[in-house]
Amino acid sequence: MNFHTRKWVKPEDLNPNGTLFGGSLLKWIDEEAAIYVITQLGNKRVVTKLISEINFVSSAREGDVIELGITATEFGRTSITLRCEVRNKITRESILTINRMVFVNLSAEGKPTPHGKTQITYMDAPTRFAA
Ligand SMILES: CC(=O)SCCNC(=O)CCNC(=O)[C@H](O)C(C)(C)COP(=O)(O)OP(=O)(O)OC[C@H]1O[C@@H](n2cnc3c(N)ncnc32)[C@H](O)[C@@H]1OP(=O)(O)O
Repeated sequence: MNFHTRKWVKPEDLNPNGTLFGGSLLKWIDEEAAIYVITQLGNKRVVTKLISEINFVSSAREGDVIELGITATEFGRTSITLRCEVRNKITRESILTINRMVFVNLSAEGKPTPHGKTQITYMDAPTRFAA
């Protein structure tokens, strides 16, 4: 799994107990996962269909640097399934895991449409996007 995106936990990201608010973290993950899917499928019209059990393993605190890791685990006909882990960049302590995030590839009309991909594309070459 590649950990590309890093976030610096700031005061506005905290819950009233002074630790990273789960909702802020989930927003970052959903966006990061959507961007991952957009680049894998070469289509900007993708939606989150399902997020499986979310395991908040440990807390992050103000000033922590965290990193988000995402990898594709399954390519369906119109869907793609990802696995996600968030960890502390410095200590490598796990902060969150999600076993399954399912995204669906949509047509210009907003209907599920085959994406034709069967394996992870490594981003050496520029992605060709659907019109
Ligand atoms: C990034 C964002 O913020 S997106 C915003 C939040 N997300 C949304 O608004 C999406 C709202 N949901 C929808 O519009 C619809 O449910 C759609 C278009 C995603 C899917 O509609 P459906 O009628 O379920 O489509 P359909 O039955 O053809 O299934 C499409 C794919 O999703 C998969 N799927 C459907 N339901 C589920 C489910 N509960 N769990 C896992 N996969 C599912 C199907 O297996 C299929 O994948 P495949 O073609 O690879 O086999």
